[in-house]
Amino acid sequence: MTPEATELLLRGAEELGTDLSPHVEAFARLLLLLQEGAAQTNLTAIRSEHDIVLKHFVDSLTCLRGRWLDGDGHVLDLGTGAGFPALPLAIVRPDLRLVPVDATAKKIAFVTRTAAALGLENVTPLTARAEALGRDPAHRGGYDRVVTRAVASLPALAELALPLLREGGVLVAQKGLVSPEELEAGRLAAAEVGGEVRAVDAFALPVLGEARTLVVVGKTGPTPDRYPRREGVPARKPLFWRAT
Ligand SMILES: C[S@@+](CC[C@H](N)C(=O)[O-])C[C@H]1O[C@@H](n2cnc3c(N)ncnc32)[C@H](O)[C@@H]1O
Repeated sequence: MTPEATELLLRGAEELGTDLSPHVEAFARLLLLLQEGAAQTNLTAIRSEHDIVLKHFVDSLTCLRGRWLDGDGHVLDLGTGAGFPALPLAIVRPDLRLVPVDATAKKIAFVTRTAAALGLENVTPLTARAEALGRDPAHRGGYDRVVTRAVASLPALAELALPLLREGGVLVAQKGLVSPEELEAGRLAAAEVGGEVRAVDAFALPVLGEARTLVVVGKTGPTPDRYPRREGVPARKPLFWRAT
């Protein structure tokens, strides 16, 4: 990693209140592996060092805002893609047990190789659809936290994530701008599947200043057995939300 990119990484994380200096080497290796992986397959559209550092690494770590991930929990990353936010989180929070999940086997193969190359023993990647895990007794209600970045609308996320959480667990959804209509649908959907919106934290991405929102949903009661609906339906027909 160039000195400029290292400086950006440290400065961006510092704005989030996180000191990444003990982890610079791990992030430099992750950067290389990601660039190699992206050259071979269509892993991520973000390719330059500057953008990977800010839009993948620093952006992923914004889920630490508000300290919703404090404690040594079992954390599922729903729709992890090339490993975001799971891999940066695993580097800075070795106390978390992370399960990055994605429907695409190729992406999970990359996350598995990369976690092994970085010696991240706290990462157990899984190729699966969230709908299937949400109906599987081995996973339903099995997680303390679900994190998810840039995956679906809020009502779809509520339906996919809440079945996976234990009561008292928390979904931390990393989003861009969230419209009042999406937020309202998210609130209604959360109530329908056994949860409630706890926080809506709008902020600017360090250095770049782009708009971001963390939406935090707590699981307050059981999820009715009919949720999640069958594969593809939560995103295609989100609860309380117009078709897009
Ligand atoms: C836009 S990408 C975001 C990837 C990553 N979270 C990031 O921020 O770079 C969305 C990912 O979610 C996955 N995905 C979407 N719906 C899913 C579902 N129901 N179950 C599992 N993975 C899903 C897709 O395969 C895709 O890799």
